[in-house]
Amino acid sequence: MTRIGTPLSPTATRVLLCGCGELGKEVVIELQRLGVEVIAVDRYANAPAMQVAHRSHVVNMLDGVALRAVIEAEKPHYIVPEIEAIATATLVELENEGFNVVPTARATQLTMNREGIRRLAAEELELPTSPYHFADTYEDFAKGVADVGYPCVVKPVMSSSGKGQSLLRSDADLQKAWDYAQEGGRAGKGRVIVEGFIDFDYEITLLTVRHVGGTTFLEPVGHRQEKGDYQESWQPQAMSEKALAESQRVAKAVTDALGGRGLFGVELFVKGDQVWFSEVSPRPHDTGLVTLISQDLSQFALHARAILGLPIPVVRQFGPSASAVILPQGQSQQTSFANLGAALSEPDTAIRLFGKPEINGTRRMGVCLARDESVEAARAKATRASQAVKVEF
Ligand SMILES: Nc1ncnc2c1ncn2[C@@H]1O[C@H](COP(=O)(O)OP(=O)(O)OP(=O)(O)O)[C@@H](O)[C@H]1O
Ligand SMILES: NCC(=O)N[C@@H]1O[C@H](COP(=O)([O-])[O-])[C@@H](O)[C@H]1O
Ligand SMILES: [Mg+2]
Repeated sequence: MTRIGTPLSPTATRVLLCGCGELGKEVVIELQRLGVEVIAVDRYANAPAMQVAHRSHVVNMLDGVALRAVIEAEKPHYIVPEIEAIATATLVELENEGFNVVPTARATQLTMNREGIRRLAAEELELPTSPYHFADTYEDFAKGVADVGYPCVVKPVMSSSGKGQSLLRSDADLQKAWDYAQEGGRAGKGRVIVEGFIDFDYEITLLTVRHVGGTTFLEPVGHRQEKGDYQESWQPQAMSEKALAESQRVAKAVTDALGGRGLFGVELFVKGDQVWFSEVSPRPHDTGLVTLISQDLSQFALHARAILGLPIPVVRQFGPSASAVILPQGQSQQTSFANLGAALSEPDTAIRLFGKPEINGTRRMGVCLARDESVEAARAKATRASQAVKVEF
């Protein structure tokens, strides 16, 4: 459909977003710019994307009955998942009934669960991955660790942003890692994956857009993670020609297998010319926040274009860029961000404050962005900006 109607009228082009965090907020802003009517759904009120949508609903998105009810009532032209933890079986049913799920219901189902995407990539597509073992019980988990060997990483099969994830170095870490994986998942207790630790030189997100005119790869985004959660990202990551070609091959294979239209974040580990597939988001990626300052069309604008069937003839790079998260720890329902003048005092900097209504522990509340002559300078500038922000609870 390349026609867009008038929002809030019978001709409206309606998009329903499942998940309303910082990534969804930027997608909604891009859809709003194109005159799309946006309905935002998440598990709590006043979520970031709800604050910029036409209207919103608070629904437990893991409850298929509740999710179906809101989708049937809103009759969106496109259903756009923004997080993994959704009743994806319901999305499959809805797609079969004629709804359009972005990029496809199967893609959301396979990537919601680490087992689905890992088996697709490693066993069907035969792409290089870390060695792995899935386990449901402590005994089987311990056996999996013995098979994979130390160091290894354990993660709940349903989790993101490092929740429930640990690095194990010896038998002494087994019990604690198992307990944390059982508590830390986004969708409760259950199965875990044990992965052999890949001693990579660097890791990237290869943002890949499937659109009406084909597949476009963006410049590789390098990033640094702590406890499985992203701290800073930069673009472009310098890579050997071979490693870049292999990354694009892997990304093409995975995104073609998932199908549909939209932007994907393909996570890869790189050592020399060697590349391992880690996982993929069939949606914008947190490390891709850097594209808000590095490109004329950000990953969010590209997602909107791809979804709506609009062309993407070129993506213009503005030069070395970086993002650094604002990741405070505290407890508040009225967080403030001070010293912003200092944070934005240098040229070519920007900030996003997500407007999350609550913090209870550690939560990503914003991000600082910077451009400079080199990636190193951009990273240092983004980090200076983020450290200048004073968070008050
Ligand atoms: N097998 C591994 N070997 C080496 N490092 C790993 C491995 N698995 C995970 N990591 C590290 O932990 C980070 C987070 O892992 P992963 O992406 O699987 O978690 P996640 O919870 O899905 O996070 P997100 O939702 O942010 O993508 C990776 O980016 C990488 O830095
Ligand atoms: N790595 C995945 C990721 O970054 N997802 C982003 O974080 C939000 C949840 O944040 P919250 O945990 O603060 O509610 C999600 O809605 C999405 O925007
Ligand atoms: Mg990841």
